[in-house]
Amino acid sequence: MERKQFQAESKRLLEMMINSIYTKKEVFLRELLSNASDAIDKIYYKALTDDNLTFNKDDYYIKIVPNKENRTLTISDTGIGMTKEELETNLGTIAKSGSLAFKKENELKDGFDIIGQFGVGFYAAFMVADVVTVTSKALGSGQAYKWESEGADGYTIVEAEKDSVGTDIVLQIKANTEDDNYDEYLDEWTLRNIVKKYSDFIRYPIKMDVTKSKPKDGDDKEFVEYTEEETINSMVPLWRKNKSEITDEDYENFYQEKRYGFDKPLKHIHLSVDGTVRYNAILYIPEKTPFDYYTPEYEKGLELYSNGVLIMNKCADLLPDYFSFVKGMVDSEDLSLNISREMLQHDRQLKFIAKNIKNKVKRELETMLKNEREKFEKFYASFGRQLKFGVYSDFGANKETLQDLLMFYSSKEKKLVTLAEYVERMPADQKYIYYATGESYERIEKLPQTELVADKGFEILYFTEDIDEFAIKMLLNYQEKEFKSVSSSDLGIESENKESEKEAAEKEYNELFDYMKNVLGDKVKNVKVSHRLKTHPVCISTEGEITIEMEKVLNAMPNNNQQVKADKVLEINTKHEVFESLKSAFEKDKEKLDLYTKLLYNQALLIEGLPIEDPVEFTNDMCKVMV
Ligand SMILES: Nc1ncnc2c1ncn2[C@@H]1O[C@H](COP(=O)(O)OP(=O)(O)OP(=O)(O)O)[C@@H](O)[C@H]1O
Repeated sequence: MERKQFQAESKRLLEMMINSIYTKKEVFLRELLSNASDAIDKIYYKALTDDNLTFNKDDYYIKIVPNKENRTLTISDTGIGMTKEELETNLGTIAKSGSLAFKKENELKDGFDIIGQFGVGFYAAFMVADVVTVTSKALGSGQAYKWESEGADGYTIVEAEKDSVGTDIVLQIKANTEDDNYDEYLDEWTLRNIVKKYSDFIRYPIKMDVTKSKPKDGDDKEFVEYTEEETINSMVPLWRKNKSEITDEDYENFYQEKRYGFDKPLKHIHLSVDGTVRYNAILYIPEKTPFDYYTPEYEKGLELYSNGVLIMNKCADLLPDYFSFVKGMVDSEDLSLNISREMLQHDRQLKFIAKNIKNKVKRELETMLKNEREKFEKFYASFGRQLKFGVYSDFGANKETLQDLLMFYSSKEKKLVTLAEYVERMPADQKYIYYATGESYERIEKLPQTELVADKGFEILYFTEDIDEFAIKMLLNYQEKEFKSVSSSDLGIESENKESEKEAAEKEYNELFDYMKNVLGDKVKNVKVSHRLKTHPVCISTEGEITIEMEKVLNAMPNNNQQVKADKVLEINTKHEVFESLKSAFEKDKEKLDLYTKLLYNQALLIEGLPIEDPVEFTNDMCKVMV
């Protein structure tokens, strides 16, 4: 028997192939099953064009037979088979794809699922096998042949016995090593999982004898094992079925089967696009936040299939970060894959699909907000934070896309409202969109700073998440209305006091406020008359870009060496009784004024939810007032 050498470059390629092309050894099965499916497809195609051939569906299948004793795994198909010459050219030359040639010869374009194109997949078998034996009988040929190889050393081809047309591939599975447990490729359960993962939607049945157990006759305690042949792949992918035949339940089952999440999805989107880039996609908007969603461990992405064969588990490029909650899959026949099928050659098609998906998800969310408010609010409770991050990140590049999906709690409506709803309700004399920040709705409700705005009858949006104010700062305005914190020094509200009166008040108490400012040193930038307070004696407001809430968030960030400081202003309500005490202390007892100033400042901090620098001093000061 003559041993033939692989061509020199093939030898190196084979070594490379075995060791480095694939990151996971288990994909060998995907490659062999895809080849088997291609082989059946070829008979199917021949039958379409040759009147002497009929294609009886039941005769065409793939079978996997693990044998633990002999350490062999056999993959048989009833496909077109290979002649001696084909065994030689297709399996003897690496990077020679008989399938690609077949596709070209027959000018197969649309609708045909031939998967092979590079002529390398077969050799993946050597990642798990020491010896690979291929026995094949070609359609229309009376003689079968056996191709055998131990890898890089070459191969032999001899005549063989085989009754029916098709191919049997026998892998002599490697012995276990310290790093790899090859036994698992002989295990029914593992094999079934690998088939489910990569080849579930191969169009022909993939059969395997599955071990089962049943109660022994007349005994319900003892069980006997038996084997039964089962088809282990689903064959028809849900996304290739006619949409009108798919029920909501089918979509939900698919979500569960694919383990996209443990919840019930809020919405599914089924896309069948037949344009420049053809693809099918089933996308889901989950209801619940995955436990690791807001952590760096969470990986976004959609499953990516090429012709029904899984290429990538999580293709991140298909989703923008702000829609990272979307689950599902995309299947396209138009992808340019690289040899390992683990990466894409060109991302043009992918970019096109990603853009479509982004627009579709956006539109679906907008429709949900419009027509299914309750559902949208559920979604928003889980993923609203992500949308706000989306507005803020990338220097606001996506704010236009996302701004209409934002919602905040409204002081008037006592529920979440959109910015559009807010603006629509704004009275003519209201210049700004007002917001207040705090830990909870209840705390914000009691903030002294909200008094004037609320008194004017203006609606205030309550921000309770750290990202809220940052997102809004990035938006700057909505429908040309600027956002304004109720704590900012200029609220843009005409107070009852005229400007001249305000100035007079400032002047009148100039000395008192200067004195108080000195007591507080650089803790505050200024002490001044408040034109917003009604019932409260003091509050803190800010001047400039950085608000108190932002100061809190920025300083709480890890690795933040430079502490940020908001320019705080202590505002005093000159109509409050306490002010009388301040005035009289200023005239008669400066020590008392020092004490009052510090107390009032600390009170204002507490109301704001800020820590007081020296709690012991604060309680001592309180006691001083009591005695
Ligand atoms: N089970 C089979 N039945 C018939 N022909 C086969 C079978 N397996 C492989 N072949 C032939 O051998 C060729 C080489 O197979 P191989 O898996 O290396 O590459 P491919 O499937 O063409 O491309 P890819 O690397 O993209 O999978 C195939 O193109 C096909 O012509």
